[in-house]
Amino acid sequence: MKYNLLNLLYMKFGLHIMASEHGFLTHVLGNLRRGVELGGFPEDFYKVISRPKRVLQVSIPVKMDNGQIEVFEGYRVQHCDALGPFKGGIRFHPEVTLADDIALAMLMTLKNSLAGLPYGGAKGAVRVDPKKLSARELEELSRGYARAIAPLIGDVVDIPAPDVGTNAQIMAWMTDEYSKIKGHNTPGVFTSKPPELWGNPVREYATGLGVAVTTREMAKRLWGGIEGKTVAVQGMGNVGRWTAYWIGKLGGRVVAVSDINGVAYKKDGLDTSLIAENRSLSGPSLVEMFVSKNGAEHIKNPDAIFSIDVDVLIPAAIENVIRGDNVGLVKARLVVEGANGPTTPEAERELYKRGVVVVPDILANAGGVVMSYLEWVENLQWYFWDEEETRKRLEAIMVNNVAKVYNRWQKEKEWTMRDAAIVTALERIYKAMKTRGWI
Ligand SMILES: NC(=O)C1=CN([C@@H]2O[C@H](COP(=O)(O)OP(=O)(O)OC[C@H]3O[C@@H](n4cnc5c(N)ncnc54)[C@H](OP(=O)(O)O)[C@@H]3O)[C@@H](O)[C@H]2O)C=CC1
Ligand SMILES: O=C(O)CCC(=O)C(=O)O
Repeated sequence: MKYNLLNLLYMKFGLHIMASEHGFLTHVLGNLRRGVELGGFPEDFYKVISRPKRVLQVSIPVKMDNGQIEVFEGYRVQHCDALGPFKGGIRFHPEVTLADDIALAMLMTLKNSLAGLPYGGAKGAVRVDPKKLSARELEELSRGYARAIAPLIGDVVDIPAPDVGTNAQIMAWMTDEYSKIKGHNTPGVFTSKPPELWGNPVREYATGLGVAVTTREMAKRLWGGIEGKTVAVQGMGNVGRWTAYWIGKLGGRVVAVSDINGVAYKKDGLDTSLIAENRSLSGPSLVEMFVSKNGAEHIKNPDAIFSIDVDVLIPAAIENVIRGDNVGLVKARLVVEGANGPTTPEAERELYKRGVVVVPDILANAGGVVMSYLEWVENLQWYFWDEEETRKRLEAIMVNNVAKVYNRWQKEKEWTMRDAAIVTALERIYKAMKTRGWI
């Protein structure tokens, strides 16, 4: 083993900061490099955009219910603020690494630029399995993380939100903790808060609604409409379950949904309205619900979701799930990335060779951060739109976003949709950096 700084930090403190050669960060950097080359940007731009501006690593001690102290490892990566304050979610996951967090922050910079938001990109993470904590321990950890990153965030500095393993309640605790430090209420410092604490009810389902609207807009262009088109959704967390719900509302036929324990499959279509009627359920309990209440077949292998014969496959769980080794199973003609980074570059090349279109994460799942932006605008002004008004604004931004990327992609025959999205996003960032005199 080479005794470089990363290895030393790992051996001395157990810090999980390594990037694997085949990992998520390598894939994101590869896509970024390709975008810089296709867009004809100078190498100096790549030098700046391929590194995070600031990385904060924190240790969060929590007194566990058994009386012992456990110290959790966390990060906040601020990748780029050329377009405005840093913005991006916080992930609580047992296997997340600093390298993953950097990759996710880079995707936020691109996503926020593409959506026309006045934000740069950031992402936070804590290495923890939140399902193994009691409610008290989870609150302690959330407040501890907010205290640890407080010196570097703020409502016009860096505005976190939820990602995998976090939710509106956690944002409420963090906002409360930050407000206590400041000595006054600061609603705009975290977004996706509960409606009781300056949140907007649309945010809970915003990412899923955005993925569904993106799917409808793509289906219109490819097949004339979404009506009756069959869809499979991987992951029944925040993004997956609301994607399935809204696909159903918009006229698509969701025939399969999955979680880590398996797939619920029904050829004639699942009754996705049950998702809204059972808001307290998620993950495996939703899959079970479709089996027990909706007569769906239960397939025990969760990866069976990829091989189901559908028009649209929506991976909405985690990164690197469609890879070189399983891409051959995919039968769908359209893949819409609800998750961040679910398709590896190798798998994507293979899909395009077969004529399958992949709608990239930075376009398809932008509904969450677009809604976060609307909530933030409300918070800064202490003014609130109603649910319908907010939803209309969100939908209009998503429809416009899809048209922008699709039209660009149509003009460049050798490009993927991801190339078109990344180059469009980079153009805005490049102009801002150039005008500021950074490059
Ligand atoms: N929340 C948001 O607003 C946004 C999220 N995203 C991205 O969307 C993805 C999902 O995030 P989100 O829904 O918030 O996270 P959640 O934590 O709410 O849900 C993730 C779900 O995926 C499940 N899961 C994990 N691995 C697998 C697998 N191999 N097969 C099937 N299911 C699996 C998890 O199960 P279990 O909990 O049992 O492990 C969990 O139910 C992530 O990539 C995230 O970065 C993107 C934009 C915005
Ligand atoms: O709403 C936000 O600010 C962040 C959403 C997010 O983390 C993401 O889009 O991946």
